Amino acid sequence: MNASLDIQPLSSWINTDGKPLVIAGPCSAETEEQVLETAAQIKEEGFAHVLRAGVWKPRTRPGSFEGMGEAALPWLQAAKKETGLPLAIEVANPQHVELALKYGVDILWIGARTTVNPFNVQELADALKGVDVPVLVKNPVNPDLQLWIGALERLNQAGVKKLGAIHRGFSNAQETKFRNSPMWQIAIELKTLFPQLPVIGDPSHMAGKRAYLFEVAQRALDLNYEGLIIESHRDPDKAWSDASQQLTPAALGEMLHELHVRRKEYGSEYQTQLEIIRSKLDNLDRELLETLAARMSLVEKIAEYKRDNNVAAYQVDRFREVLNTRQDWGKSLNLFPTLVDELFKLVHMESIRKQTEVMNQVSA
Ligand SMILES: C=C(O[C@@H]1C=C(C(=O)O)C=C[C@H]1O)C(=O)O
Repeated sequence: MNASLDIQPLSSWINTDGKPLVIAGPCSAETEEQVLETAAQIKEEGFAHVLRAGVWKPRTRPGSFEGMGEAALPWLQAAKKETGLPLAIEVANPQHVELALKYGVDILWIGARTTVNPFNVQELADALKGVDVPVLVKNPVNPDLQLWIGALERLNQAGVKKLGAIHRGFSNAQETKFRNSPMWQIAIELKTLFPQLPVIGDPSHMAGKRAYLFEVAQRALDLNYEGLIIESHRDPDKAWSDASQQLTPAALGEMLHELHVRRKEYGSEYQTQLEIIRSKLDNLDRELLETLAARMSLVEKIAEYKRDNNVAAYQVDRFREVLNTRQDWGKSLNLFPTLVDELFKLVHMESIRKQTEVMNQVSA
């Protein structure tokens, strides 16, 4: 894909002293007192670079707390004044942008439910023309990398260069351990396409539960994300929204302390060791591909037989046997079952594609 983004590095718009950016604060601004007290506790813990709070809350169903709206903005302004922390809030339409800027909000983010809609994103991009404010774009609710990139491009084309992405995970059709499936591969692809784009992990919305925050946050750091945005409330169980995923500032401070921040690059002392292992990996990968190619040649032979005898390409019993035996072999080799399962489903798809191609060849 041909794409590029003209981006200013994160360090050009916020100083984190070389540490991952931490954006923390309540899911929602509820009352002036709650905002000020939470902000003061976050400041005291000393881990945060930016204070967040939801002002307009997009809720799946009507009837739940939808945010205090403009009334909350002076509270945030006061919290900024007291703590010195810059502010970040979500905006979903041009009016939100106007109000956020009016009340001195420093960083805007676009929510997952807005990123899905190119009309909304374009309206926001138009409203941000000529405005020098950093904007973070959450992934769309559905696992569509192109939509995520499209939103970043719309903002970038409107002149927003202080741009970043927030990985908050993707909606699940079925119940899973996580509130939103991380689908790390999508964020990895984004980072691979745009290495200069800061990606910030949102463990709160991926985990959905306090108990899983740490593992998600650590994974984000293992993948070299530039920062974390995490919800924190002075009294999480009484929060008006997202009670089960928020932490007190003290608990969040403890959690962040436990996380391992990985180095971006390895030092020259490891260079030779890594090169030796990487060249072994290169050889093994080549062998893997040679093995796959040999397998495909056999599949072609079977396809010719099936064509000549008018037999269907897909053979359910054999495929089940393939999946089961490979799963057993994988287990004895200590391979992750999902890897083996997905690998052989993929190989099988290609096998069927190749066979139908051979079987439907019009003979000359
Ligand atoms: C190769 C065959 O055709 C299909 C492909 C399979 C495979 O690639 O392992 C298994 C079962 C069939 O659905 C076969 O029938 O053995």
